[in-house]
Amino acid sequence: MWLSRSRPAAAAARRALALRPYCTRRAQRQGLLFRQLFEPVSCTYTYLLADLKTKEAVLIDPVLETAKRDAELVRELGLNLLYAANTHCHADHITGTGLLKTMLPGCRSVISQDSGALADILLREGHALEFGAFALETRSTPGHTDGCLTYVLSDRTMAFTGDALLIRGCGRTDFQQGSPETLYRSVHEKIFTLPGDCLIYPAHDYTGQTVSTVEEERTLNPRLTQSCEAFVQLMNSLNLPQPQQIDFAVPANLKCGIQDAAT
Ligand SMILES: N[C@@H](CCC(=O)N[C@@H](CCS)C(=O)NCC(=O)O)C(=O)O
Ligand SMILES: [Fe+2]
Repeated sequence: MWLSRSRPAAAAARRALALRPYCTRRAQRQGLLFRQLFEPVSCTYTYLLADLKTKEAVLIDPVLETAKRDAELVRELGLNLLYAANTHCHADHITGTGLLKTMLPGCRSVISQDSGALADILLREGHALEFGAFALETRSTPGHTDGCLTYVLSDRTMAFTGDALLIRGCGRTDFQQGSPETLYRSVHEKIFTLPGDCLIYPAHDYTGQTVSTVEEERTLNPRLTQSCEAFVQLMNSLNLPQPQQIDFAVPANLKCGIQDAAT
């Protein structure tokens, strides 16, 4: 749990907090508003990106419980939320995309076509979500689930990896069509081929870290620096408990968080 972290984890959290304003300032200089938001029960990160000039905005991986907070922030900042986008059909929490659509009319829900979920926009490899002068390009990174997408900012300075690549970890592969071989290929071919200084923003962190880089993960990730064979063996022997919300989160997320309507 994030709140009961060990001493090295606390030091890592302090380093990450020191880095965060830097990332935010760097983005601002390019005319991009960037916020990393946190939901503490499922330890999920939600990301808000917006073009400071046109005010067009995107939310990545909003959570039901914090959707109201996110909608208020969008309103306060005078933003026009075009998309509420999911990296995948989450197993551990209900997405906020359905509720955000009702709170911010005009906002459209987004997920990959391969997820099998309903949404206003179904993306595939090489598609782009445009907001003002910016765009998030999609890379298909299956393995944690069939439909996992990584969203890459078009200048390749930031990648939102969902659960495909976590900081010094990766998504589990023991449910929802998970496959360690597929995940290994996805990360090596679609994420580790990005520029080394590209910032990695995952959907979760359980140790207090907030951001990494491609180079750091390519060289330091304890799972993905191994051979594919060793990785498969490790992933197949994790024996993690099931996420507590899986039985109701997955059916709800297959409808993008809306229980009684089409999307
Ligand atoms: N304890 C949490 C679930 C934790 C978990 O299983 N996380 C997933 C990501 C969300 S689907 C995961 O892939 N973890 C990788 C790992 O190595 O821990 C809960 O009950 O919600
Ligand atoms: Fe997940």
